[in-house]
Amino acid sequence: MTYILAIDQGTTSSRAILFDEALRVSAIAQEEFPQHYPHSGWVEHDLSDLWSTVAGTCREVIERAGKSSADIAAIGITNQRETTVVWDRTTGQPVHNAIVWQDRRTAAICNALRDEGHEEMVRDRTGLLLDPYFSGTKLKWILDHVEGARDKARAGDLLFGTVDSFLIWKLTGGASHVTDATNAARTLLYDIRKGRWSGTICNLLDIPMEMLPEVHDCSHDFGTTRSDLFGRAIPIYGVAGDQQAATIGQACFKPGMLKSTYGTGCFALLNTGDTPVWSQNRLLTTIAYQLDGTPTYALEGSIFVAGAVVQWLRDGLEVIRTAAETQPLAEAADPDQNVVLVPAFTGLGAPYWNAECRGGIFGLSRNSGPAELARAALESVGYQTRDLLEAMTLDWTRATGGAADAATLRVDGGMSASDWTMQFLSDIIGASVDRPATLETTAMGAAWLAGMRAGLYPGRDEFAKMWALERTFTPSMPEPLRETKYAAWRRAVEAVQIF
Ligand SMILES: Nc1ncnc2c1ncn2[C@@H]1O[C@H](COP(=O)(O)OP(=O)(O)O)[C@@H](O)[C@H]1O
Ligand SMILES: O=P(O)(O)OC[C@H](O)CO
Repeated sequence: MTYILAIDQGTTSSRAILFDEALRVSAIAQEEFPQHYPHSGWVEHDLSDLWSTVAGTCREVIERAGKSSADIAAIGITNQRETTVVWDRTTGQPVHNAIVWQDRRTAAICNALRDEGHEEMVRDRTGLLLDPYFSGTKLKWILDHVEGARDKARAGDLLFGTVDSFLIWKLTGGASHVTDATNAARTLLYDIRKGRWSGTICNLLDIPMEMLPEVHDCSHDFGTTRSDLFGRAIPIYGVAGDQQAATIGQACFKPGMLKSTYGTGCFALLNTGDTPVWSQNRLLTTIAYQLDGTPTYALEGSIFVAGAVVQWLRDGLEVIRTAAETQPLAEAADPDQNVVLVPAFTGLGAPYWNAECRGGIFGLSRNSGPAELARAALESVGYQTRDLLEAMTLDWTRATGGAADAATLRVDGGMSASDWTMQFLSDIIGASVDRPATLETTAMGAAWLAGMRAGLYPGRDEFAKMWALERTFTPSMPEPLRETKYAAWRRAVEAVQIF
């Protein structure tokens, strides 16, 4: 048994990745599933799609590697965070589609709670803000809208979970109703300092605490799979939300270390050590990982649209056929034009947190075309990262009394494969950007959590030494140009918030 199976249940696809005893990727299986948009601003997943793609890709990856379940020591799970699931304890049937993290339907609930003056209390306990992004108000919405749901939940007949909880429930045949501290920290219901569900917030949202899962360390015995699923009962030894798993996979174990993941959205996490830092610049405070009962905290900046802007060029505007085509287009763009694109398709995340505003394009001329748009789209990812890093640097400098600089930014995720985007990122933040040899950092983080407990992988320090650099991007843009461009971006962000 020298393999670890990592399940990465993401926003647009489910992936299963088999890691060997040296933590090398042995095989990958991936399956996309449909997104459901029942109303403007609503995003749902059909849970039978999530489950069938997870079970299917697990079977496929084992077969593709020419292995069997007898070769697998343990499973590690990492998942899209905040996405909210409620299911029946007896039948295992969800009572509603999963409400996805991007879904904005609870904006009015959040506004009302803010107007009633609850934001400080919620922020103090959870480290989060009153934004529809997090699970709490989504769960409230399900309990408010599915007939009889609240009474059933009170009677202990309905269960709540983030995607990890739901998958573990399915994998274990209903034996485990659990989650880990990193996923719990994204629900708006978990007190990240006390390490337990907040009765005060559950009361405020009228959420019966009977329906909440048990919360554990990220490396823990979460249960064992039904033996009929993969041919043998396999223990689940690792769980972390995907951005936290990437932080682990990037070996950001020291305070001041920082990673940014470029997938559909972009999420930057700065390790702040064993004390939580409360941002004065509208970043989130969250749990980076919890090992041996001790949480390590992070400051997080969340951007909702990163790679999704490239998907929009491809599927919405149809000016490219593949994501990689953005690079030659950006290179060919007219250097004398300065087109700025603010991709606030679902509002703006950190540090603006404006759920109502929408995107804008500025600086168009008669000659502007796909090349200038593609360049503006890739640049928007760099500008948004700089917004986050400026806020983080201010918070971190204050928290450390100016004693510590943030380390070099480590990047990963599908879009970090774009050299042009990473070079622009380095140029616009005016600092180096390190891209690791493996971009499978999210799955690797989950695999390491599971494999460490299974006795297959080394402890934290040895694992950190295995991190390998593929390429460093260093700034080459003259400073005056950098600042002129960034100032234009800031004005464009202000402009999209006029509505
Ligand atoms: N070469 C590329 N250039 C620009 N964007 C890319 C490139 N390759 C992938 N992407 C973008 O990265 C995203 C996919 O990254 P991934 O980490 O798989 O995302 P997720 O886990 O959110 O589904 C897509 O939005 C895609 O548009
Ligand atoms: O599935 P991803 O990679 O887009 O990540 C989603 C995040 O966890 C949302 O907070």
